[in-house]
Amino acid sequence: MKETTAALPGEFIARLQQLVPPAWLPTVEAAFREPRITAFRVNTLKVDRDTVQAALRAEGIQPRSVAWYADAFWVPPEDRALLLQSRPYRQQWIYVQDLSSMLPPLVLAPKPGSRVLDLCAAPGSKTVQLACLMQGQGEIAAVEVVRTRFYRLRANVQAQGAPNVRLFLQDGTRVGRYRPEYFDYVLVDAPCSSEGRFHLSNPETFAYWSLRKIREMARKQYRLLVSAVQSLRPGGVLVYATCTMAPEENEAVLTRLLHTFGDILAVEPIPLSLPNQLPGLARWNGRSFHPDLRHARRILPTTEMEGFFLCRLRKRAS
Ligand SMILES: C[S@@+](CC[C@H](N)C(=O)[O-])C[C@H]1O[C@@H](n2cnc3c(N)ncnc32)[C@H](O)[C@@H]1O
Repeated sequence: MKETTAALPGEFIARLQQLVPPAWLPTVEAAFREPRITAFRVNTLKVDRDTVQAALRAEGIQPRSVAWYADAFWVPPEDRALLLQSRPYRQQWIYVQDLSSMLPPLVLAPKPGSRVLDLCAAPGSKTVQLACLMQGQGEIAAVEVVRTRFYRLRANVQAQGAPNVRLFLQDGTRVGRYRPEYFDYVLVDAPCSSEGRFHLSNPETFAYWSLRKIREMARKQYRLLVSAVQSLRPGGVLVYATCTMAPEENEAVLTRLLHTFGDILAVEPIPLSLPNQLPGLARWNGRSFHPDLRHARRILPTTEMEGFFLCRLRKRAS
């Protein structure tokens, strides 16, 4: 890890102490300071996990398995460089992706042959994971609004050989109007303040953090979420995810959606079985959130996983 004299913003630390249960604070603080593991996912569109494990072992790398995802593995920080030079990595047999970032596609669980919308898609980690889960069958519409990020998404999808992805350089807030009630599954992996990814070895990760940015993100997230819900067919499932702990970008955005459109669009949070994770907040800073957000999950950052927030919603069948 690089030597650093960087410090997290004081205002962020003060909020963290209010947000994180005291028993979790040392773990969360270690996550900002200490080296993290490197997790990766097998690209099952190209190869199976036994082949990957054998190829890595042949190069002296011992992949560790993940109890809740058979196609996910990890290596300790000291093996990261070796992993990134290995043949499986160079041949796109594996994709380096944080373990918590693998959860949104897993809990969305799209069936092969279904219609899926990935509304905030670049650089495409989850787009390709969705294609793997669907065994390359069905239709994935991957939408990205930033041109340079769209090109990265396109390169990634092509390199990893996902056959069932259509790419759209487009503003996701408009998809709901163009494609109302079309998709069986929608993933909103929203742009956010990224607090769950902060690390002192990389001041870039927190250089732009501010309460103003959080408020700006929350407005963007709300518009994306409304569009996503509009594009979901009755009976369909949506996952809203962020890599931040900020309640303004998580429970508050969903509470606004549920109070404004919960009845009109017939959408409701449904339980998520992610053991050992914290439920959505009931209140924050004197504000109460929608009671059904107890079904959401807050994943606090650790040296194994970045921080994440996840909520699964269903649109009631008419
Ligand atoms: C958290 S990142 C997505 C990461 C991606 N899902 C992955 O797993 O690789 C959020 C993305 O949403 C994009 N974005 C922001 N506003 C958008 C909008 N209005 N429509 C579509 N994409 C948007 C950002 O440019 C960024 O690439």
